[in-house]
Amino acid sequence: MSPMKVFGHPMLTNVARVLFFLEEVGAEYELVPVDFLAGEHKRPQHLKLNPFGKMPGFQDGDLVLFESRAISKYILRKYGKADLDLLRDNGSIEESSMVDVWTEVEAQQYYPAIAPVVFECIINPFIMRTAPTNQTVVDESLERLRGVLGIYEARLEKSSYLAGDSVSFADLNHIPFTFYFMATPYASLFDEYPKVKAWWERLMARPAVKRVCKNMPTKF
Ligand SMILES: N[C@@H](CCC(=O)N[C@@H](CS)C(=O)NCC(=O)O)C(=O)O
Repeated sequence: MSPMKVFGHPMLTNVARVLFFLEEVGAEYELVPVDFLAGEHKRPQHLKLNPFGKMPGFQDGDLVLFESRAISKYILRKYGKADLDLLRDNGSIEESSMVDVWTEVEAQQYYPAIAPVVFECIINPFIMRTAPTNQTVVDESLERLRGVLGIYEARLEKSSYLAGDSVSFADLNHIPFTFYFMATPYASLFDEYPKVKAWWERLMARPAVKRVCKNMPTKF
């Protein structure tokens, strides 16, 4: 059977998210390049994979999926290893619910706060090559991010990772945007939150994470 296919460029945040999980479980996959600067992701062939014209697209046999967080869960459920139960599917309902809580926090609180800074400082000017930085958006988002990081600091005073004392799906979901945030002039914001900073360093030390981040540029 041919390996799973991920369609997109590995430097893109939501493509990288899927790659982190593929690398964590050690599954075989093929990365199919999409020339996004030429608009290939808006063409009919890619729209069959992702009707919203976004990356990644994903295919495993006859199954086509989109939305990077959903693809990642599929990979963990189908190819996950017993000794790396990132969704806590083999744990108690309380444990898996904590993963759900912090997965939602990432999508509903953290991402909306951090993403505008990354879009304004990195993605728009250097990756998509569109608009220059809108400083008002950056400043407002940094303020929002401070509030979110304060809550993370309090949480990480109680456990080493967000959903408990071992790494979970929720933690790893934070990597793509935080990785590029650390390449903005505002990276030192994390120094104000020592528990968050230590958590981030633990995530970055993971071999699977290092392999994917090698393809994410930080010098622009
Ligand atoms: N919620 C989607 C977002 C997908 C997304 O916005 N992907 C970006 C690349 S990281 C993209 O395709 N951007 C090009 C565009 O919007 O035209 C997911 O998680 O997969």
